[in-house]
Amino acid sequence: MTRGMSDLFVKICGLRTARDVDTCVEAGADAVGFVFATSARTIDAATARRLAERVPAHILTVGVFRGQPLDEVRRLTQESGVRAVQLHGDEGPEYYEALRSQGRTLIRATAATEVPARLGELGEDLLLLDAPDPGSGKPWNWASPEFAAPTGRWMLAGGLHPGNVRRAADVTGAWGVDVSSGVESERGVKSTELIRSFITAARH
Ligand SMILES: O=C(O)c1ccccc1N[C@@H]1O[C@H](COP(=O)(O)O)[C@@H](O)[C@H]1O
Repeated sequence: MTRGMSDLFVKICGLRTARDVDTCVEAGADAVGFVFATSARTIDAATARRLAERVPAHILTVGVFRGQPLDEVRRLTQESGVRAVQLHGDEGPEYYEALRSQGRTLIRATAATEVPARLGELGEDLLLLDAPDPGSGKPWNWASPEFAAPTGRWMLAGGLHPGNVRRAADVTGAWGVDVSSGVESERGVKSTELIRSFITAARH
């Protein structure tokens, strides 16, 4: 599946407040992320549920995990009601298989600098190519001629911001983009203006 310039899939991650969720919805995000991994952006399941309930059905709600036990991922997913699970650990195909029965969209996040990843090889529905230190705002060299982009539904993340997102999508041919630090005024605090600018820049 390919998307044109204007229908680039845009995910805004690390949301913690109703105001930020509403900004993403109004600005036209395709997905919003809630971090359950250890981070400055971590929220609990009850907070994520309250925020997810503000999100219309056409926008994907995503729970973000990193190296957490399967039971914990299942519990937080169920309690929060998020519709997708994003995994940043080194989980194997059995882990994905076990989560599939929950009926969630499965997103595999991997460092773009690792062995080239192929969409679906572990049973995921979407692939996310990120920097080695997810959520840090540090970019990786997506413009390198050595980067072999996967095909299909894959998202680009890592150090994106309103000033580089369009070029990053053009250069890599990504199906979608994902951002956290690049739409914050300080670590863990989202900026309404930057969220709006990012989504506008991604689509034009
Ligand atoms: O945002 C976090 O704190 C986080 C923690 C643990 C795993 C993933 C995390 N976020 C993901 O990182 C990228 C965004 O990175 P950046 O800050 O824009 O450089 C995105 O995939 C988030 O879902």
